[in-house]
Amino acid sequence: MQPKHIAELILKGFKRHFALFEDSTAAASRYFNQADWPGFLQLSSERISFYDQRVNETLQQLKQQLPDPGGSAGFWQDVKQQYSDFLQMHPQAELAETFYNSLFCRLFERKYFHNQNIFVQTTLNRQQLPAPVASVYDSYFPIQNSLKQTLRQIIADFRFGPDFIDLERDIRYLVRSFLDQSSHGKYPLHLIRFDILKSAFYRNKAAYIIGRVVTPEGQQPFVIPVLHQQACSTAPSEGLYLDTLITEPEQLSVVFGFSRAYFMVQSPVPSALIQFLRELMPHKTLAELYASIGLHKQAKTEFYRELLQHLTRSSDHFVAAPGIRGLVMMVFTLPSFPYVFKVIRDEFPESKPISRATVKARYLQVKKHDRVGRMADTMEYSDVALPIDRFAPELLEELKQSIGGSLRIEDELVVIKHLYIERRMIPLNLYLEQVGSDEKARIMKDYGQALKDIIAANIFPGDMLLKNFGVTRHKRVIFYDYDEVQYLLDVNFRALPKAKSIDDALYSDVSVAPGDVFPEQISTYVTAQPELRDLLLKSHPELMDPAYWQQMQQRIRAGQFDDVFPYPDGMRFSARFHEKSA
Ligand SMILES: Nc1ncnc2c1ncn2[C@@H]1O[C@H](COP(=O)(O)OP(=O)(O)OP(=O)(O)O)[C@@H](O)[C@H]1O
Repeated sequence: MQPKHIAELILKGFKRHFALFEDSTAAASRYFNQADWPGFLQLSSERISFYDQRVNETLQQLKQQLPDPGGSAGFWQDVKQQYSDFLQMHPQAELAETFYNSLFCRLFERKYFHNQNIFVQTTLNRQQLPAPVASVYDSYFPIQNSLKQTLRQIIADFRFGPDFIDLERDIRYLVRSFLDQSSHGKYPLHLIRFDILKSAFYRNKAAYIIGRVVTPEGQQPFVIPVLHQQACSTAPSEGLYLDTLITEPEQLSVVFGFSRAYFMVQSPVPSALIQFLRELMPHKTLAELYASIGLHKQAKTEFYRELLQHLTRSSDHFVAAPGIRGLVMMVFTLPSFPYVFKVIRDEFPESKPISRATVKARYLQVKKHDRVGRMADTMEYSDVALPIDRFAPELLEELKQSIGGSLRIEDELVVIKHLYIERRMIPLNLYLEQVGSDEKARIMKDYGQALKDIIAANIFPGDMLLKNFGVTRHKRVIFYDYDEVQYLLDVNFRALPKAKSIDDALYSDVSVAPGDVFPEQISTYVTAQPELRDLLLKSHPELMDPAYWQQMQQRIRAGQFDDVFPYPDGMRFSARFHEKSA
């Protein structure tokens, strides 16, 4: 087999992967139109495994064609050269490079993972061959018609299946919001342009129209969530409605946050779509943006490049992550870089009767699940090499003790066999020590809301201690410790047996099965501090009530999915304009 044929075979594997990825993404609009939420969640979860399935398939084909993949010296360098030639004018070139890397890394040992063989650094010259950005969006010019007519046209061009309940009302709200909240709204029509991405972004029960408004002042996001109203006793009409208008980049960042499920969006030229998004949210990294649209393997590639680059520009040391040490995970961080590195410990104490495989399965379960803005995404890496001189000596010693089985030292490198990388947050227990009483009350309320959001998505966090939650830059509470998660439906929520007398209480023999949970004791699972317990129970008393948890289970069994809005309720048109729009 010639290098050219191998390069073709790999590219064919990638082509099949991307075609299937795009097919499933295209199906998202059908599920949205039919309001088939269980179907949508299933699709979105399945899509996450597509990549590994295609890499494995291609690997099998390759092994059949090339029984001795090692070949002669230089063989794989020729394959790589040929492959990069094919990518010169390829619309998904960066993804195809990553696919090549995945394949190569499954065939060979880590010592061969360098630029001569794989794309540690991209060979694409993004400056020389700019992505064909114009292909991903349409431009609209209000000077040609009115502002209202332009907005009508933007919505009409998406050809959503179901009718709108009252599109004229929603367009009025849109115009008013634009004029009120955007400084770009003050410009005369002939100085305004809207650029709108061609495909809607689907996630959970919403479709997002994503674009920007351009005026002499620059550009600003112009994003409209479209929702379904299903008929019920309080809302007799059924159909679509526009829920709000988002124009603030910070607000859009929250919509694209790392604790939410991946968007389903058609992106024939991902680099162009990402470039567009990056201009709207300059603080987000390429890795974060690729992950947000479900290209999580590309996110891993970009992240690794960002890490390597960061290491060359900084000089601080990896240290243990601040906070209480985990019993299952050893967690460390680089203070100048906003991520944590989590490695499964060699041994767990008796209080954690789980296996390494269970821990991995639970982390994967969360990755594939709807994370509802409350569970951090993780990137899983194998054989990560980090420079030994960047480790604080105390940390290195602790790592040797706690994760020695996953760690080896090769020359000047610490190589970690398996690790998770996650955004760094301030552990909630530490955060609470630093803030005043008003913020304490607010954050404990948000913690309770985080529990409710997670529960509504059919996840029982298991370990609800404050140290297992973090506070983001946007001051939101997010869960990050998944080794005890279960589906909510697998838990048996029980009321504590009532003691008739003191004797009864002392001698009663309450039998507790492994899946039993007693919500009346919930605050004791959270914290030992009475002040914090009181704050939680004041804002969320129902968390103590077994009937509440059972009711949540019934809702899930009945296929009812709550809306999770990635923006404050007060921003919704229904709240702002005092008319009922939802
Ligand atoms: N994303 C993060 N940002 C900041 N700190 C983190 C993050 N993830 C973990 N930590 C820190 O590391 C500690 C241990 O992490 P984690 O809770 O995931 O480990 P664990 O072994 O599963 O814990 P447990 O003993 O509760 O099971 C946390 O208490 C926190 O201090």
